[in-house]
Amino acid sequence: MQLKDMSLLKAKGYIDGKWVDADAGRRFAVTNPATGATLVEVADMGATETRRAIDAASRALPAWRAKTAKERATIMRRWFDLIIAHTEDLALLMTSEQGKPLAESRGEVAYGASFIEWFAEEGKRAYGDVIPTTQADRRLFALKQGIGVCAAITPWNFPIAMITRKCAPAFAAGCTVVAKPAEATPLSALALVELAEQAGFPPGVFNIVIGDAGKAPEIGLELCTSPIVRKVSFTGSTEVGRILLRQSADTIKKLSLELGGNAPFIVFDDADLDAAVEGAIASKYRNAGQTCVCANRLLVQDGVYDAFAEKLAAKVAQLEVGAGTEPGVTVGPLIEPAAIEKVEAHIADAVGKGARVVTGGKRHALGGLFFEPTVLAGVTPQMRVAREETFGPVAPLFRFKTEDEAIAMANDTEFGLASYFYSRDVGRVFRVAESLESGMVCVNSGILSNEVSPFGGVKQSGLGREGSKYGLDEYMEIKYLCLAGL
Ligand SMILES: NC(=O)C1=CN([C@@H]2O[C@H](COP(=O)(O)OP(=O)(O)OC[C@H]3O[C@@H](n4cnc5c(N)ncnc54)[C@H](OP(=O)(O)O)[C@@H]3O)[C@@H](O)[C@H]2O)C=CC1
Ligand SMILES: O=C(O)CCCC(=O)O
Repeated sequence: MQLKDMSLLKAKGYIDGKWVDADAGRRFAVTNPATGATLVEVADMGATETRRAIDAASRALPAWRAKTAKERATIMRRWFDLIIAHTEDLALLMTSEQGKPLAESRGEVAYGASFIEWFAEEGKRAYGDVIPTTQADRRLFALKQGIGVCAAITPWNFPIAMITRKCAPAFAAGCTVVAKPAEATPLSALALVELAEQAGFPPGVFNIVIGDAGKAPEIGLELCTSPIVRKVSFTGSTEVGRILLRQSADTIKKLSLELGGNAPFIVFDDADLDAAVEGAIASKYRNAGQTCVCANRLLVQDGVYDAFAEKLAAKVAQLEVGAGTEPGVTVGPLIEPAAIEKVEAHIADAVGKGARVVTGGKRHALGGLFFEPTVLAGVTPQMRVAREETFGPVAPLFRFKTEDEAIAMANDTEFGLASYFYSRDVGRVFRVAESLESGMVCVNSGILSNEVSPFGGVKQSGLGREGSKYGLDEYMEIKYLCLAGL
């Protein structure tokens, strides 16, 4: 891989301001999902290196916390500028290890950087309160203070944005961080750290431990059970989120969990159908269907079901599958063989129970990890796609008759991350938005994420919010200050 700035291609972890190998010298391969080729071998770290990273973060905490919010913001702003200046290299790194089309990678670089810009500014506005007193000789205050050493465990589907969405508010709040990216995508995260070093982050403020999937449990255990770490923020599967929640019980940690979703995408009779088709494509096939907010169940009202299915299938058939570095490609490979197998299993289960493949439905002729963008019709709640997150390019179309039925179907899941619906009836817009059991509702669009709005779920989709003014509070404690005897 040829970057303009080869200093961004790193193969070591970063602890206490130094690039370091694994203690045992072990390495693991980072591969390109489009070709299967090894990009580079990187350090394979575990619990011992994690402990050292936690200690480094702890030592760096007092000085970082003592800086003013503006001083921290100045360093963060330099980091933001460097990321934007290196967009092309970062996008190429991301596409190479993750697979998404270059245009999406460029978009993610900007999206990821936006959290740094936003939280650098929000840090200056971490106001507390002056509380009207209850006794004449007392003055009462609520102060906000950074929580301390934080851990960030991030997934492979957004290799930059998930790191910055967690680390930027932590840094802004005066916290130090140990981050652990996914086995599949450490390179983007390491490049971010290189740029943070160039921006002037002091040693120990931002540490990164990398390890293969076999090491993730021991790294996670160390982070969750360490009495030094005060906060763990995780994005990934609900299954792993549950493990982290349990492991954090003994040290009573603050946790943010962005977990799995099962997003309904509802198309009502009164929708603008062409807009709904566009929104469905954006929501469903972005990142080859591998986002936690991807539409997972498309619920379409009886009167427009056939027309919507036909229009959607026609557009989906035009999507261009291929390596993300190829011009014109809109759908890249899936991340790993297990992802393709899950997609195949979901389709086979649905077809076995009576669903019909409208377009796609099988591995792509390119082979490897490429899968045809798929539309399934005649899908029912008895099929696996109704219950489980497919995390792939499959749009299952369910049919409903009434608004109440749509809401009941949409809420019939243990997840509650994002919901989408299309309607031009303003009364319905409010009724449905208020009835959907999810942390985020998007009306008449398939894309909802940005740095200024609160991202997060209800039910088994997680705890806490990221981005927005609320995202900073996740990394702060409120201290009540009572001044008596005045
Ligand atoms: N909500 C979301 O955004 C995401 C949801 N998912 C869902 O999860 C499914 C599986 O994807 P997968 O990547 O395996 O997600 P995981 O939840 O397994 O991985 C997310 C992160 O957690 C790490 N991890 C895994 N096991 C542990 C553990 N015991 N303790 C601490 N950290 C751990 C992973 O490391 P490593 O990669 O090294 O194993 C990675 O950094 C997907 O098909 C999808 O349904 C996946 C990714 C993101
Ligand atoms: O899929 C995820 O892991 C969350 C990121 C998606 C987004 O921010 O839109």
